[in-house]
Amino acid sequence: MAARLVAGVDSSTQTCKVVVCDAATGAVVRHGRATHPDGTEVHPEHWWRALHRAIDDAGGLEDVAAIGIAGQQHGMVCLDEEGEVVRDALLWNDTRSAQAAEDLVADLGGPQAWADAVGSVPVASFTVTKLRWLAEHEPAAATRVAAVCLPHDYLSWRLRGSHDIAQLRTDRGDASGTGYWSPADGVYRDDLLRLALGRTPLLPRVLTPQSAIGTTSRGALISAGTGDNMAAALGLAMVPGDVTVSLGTSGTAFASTPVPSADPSGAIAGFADATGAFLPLVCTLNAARVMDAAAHLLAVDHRRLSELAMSAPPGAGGLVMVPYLSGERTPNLPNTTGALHGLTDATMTPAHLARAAVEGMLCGLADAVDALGKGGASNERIILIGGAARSAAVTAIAPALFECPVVLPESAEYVAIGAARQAAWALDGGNRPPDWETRRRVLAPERSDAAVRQRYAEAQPHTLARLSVAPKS
Ligand SMILES: Nc1ncnc2c1ncn2[C@@H]1O[C@H](COP(=O)(O)OP(=O)(O)O)[C@@H](O)[C@H]1O
Ligand SMILES: O=C(CO)[C@@H](O)[C@H](O)COP(=O)(O)O
Repeated sequence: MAARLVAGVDSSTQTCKVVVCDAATGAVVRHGRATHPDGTEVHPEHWWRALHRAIDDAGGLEDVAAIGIAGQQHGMVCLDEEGEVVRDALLWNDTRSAQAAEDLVADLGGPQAWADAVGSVPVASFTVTKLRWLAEHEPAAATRVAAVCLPHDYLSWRLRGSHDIAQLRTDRGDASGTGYWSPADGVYRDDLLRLALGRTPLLPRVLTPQSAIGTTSRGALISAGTGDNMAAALGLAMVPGDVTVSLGTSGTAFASTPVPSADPSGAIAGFADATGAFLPLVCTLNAARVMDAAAHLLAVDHRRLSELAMSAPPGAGGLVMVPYLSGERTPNLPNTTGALHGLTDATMTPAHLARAAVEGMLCGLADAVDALGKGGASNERIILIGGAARSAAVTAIAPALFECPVVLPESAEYVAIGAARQAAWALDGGNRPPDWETRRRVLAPERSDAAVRQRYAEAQPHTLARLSVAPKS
């Protein structure tokens, strides 16, 4: 008998990826991908078209029994009464709502009040701050908003063939990134929406992890879907003691915990996961694209960038890159810029610069892992995934910087695999997701790069603001 197949989608910032897996074992039988447009505001129609191109690239879905969609978190998708998109979606990495975030935090009575309410202190990434920005800067558009949903909610809804906004559905994981849904209590906080938008639009109904939202026109079950980080956690079958570090467009460090977190410092976002548990997460805006920018600057490909980085000594002879190319989210410095410190006759070379780029990116993530640890998440090992984890230099340097064993799962799209595993779970209807095996390689630290992190810590506070927010004369 032919294996039963399920599909998983990762509609992430730069790319849409589709995997088709054996529902029983999780083995990937085929896959496809399509790119998204650049920029921090995107019309959701682009994601819908990319989804179809990626499905075609993966050989279609005719033989698939169920599909799950995971998507970049937080993106504000506004729909009118007819289900039409009101304006381009503002993405998680769009920082224009930084002031709105500060105002919202003050309006509710400070960071502790937000941590108590929704487990997170909102920064510009959170949907709630984007709604406040919309109400203040585009009041005509804000008035047209009848429903607000997230990228994965929108794609699942369209895949089901819906036009009715009352049919929008989401899951706990993605809902927890809005800033108006409480992971601890499992309810929307209408009061916070009113604080942002002045009223409560229609919101997707939040489904339990193994639910289905309906079927495609060809009868494949559509599972609840989730945010991309929650799907990665599901794809990797994380256990207590695991911290995953994902080096995609965003850099994220997250753990799986049985209890919700509520960090008033704002470093840890207290998300829910896609299994009914919780996913404390620290996110940076600067990960794989730092590698892209360094390669571009040096006019080399990723392979050569990696060779260059490996040819320079640990610490790059004192050259430090603070990699805030997109501003930064953790620490919360939306208007900052990056910096290079420690230039000398000896360090101003392509090799030193390549090494400083890899180390700077990883130091930001090592700080993120430390922040998770302060919040109570023990890290016995780091699981490294995402596009930049394909770099040999990144995987070679990571164990010494994280000072702990680094697990490299075999190269695969774990967000899409997690979404496929969720689809298999919805198909089964059991209490637990199906057991899928992942092959892994473990790299033990052979030295400690504590001195590299120390020098990064000295350099990190010394950055300039963006010119567009130049000081008033
Ligand atoms: N060998 C490599 N070394 C460093 N970066 C890489 C490598 N291969 C891909 N990347 C980068 O990884 C990023 C894509 O990673 P991915 O995890 O798919 O991101 P996202 O899910 O945010 O779209 C791109 O910026 C890409 O250029
Ligand atoms: O904002 C967050 C997490 O809070 C990001 O992790 C986004 O979910 C985008 O993910 P990638 O496209 O980088 O995978």
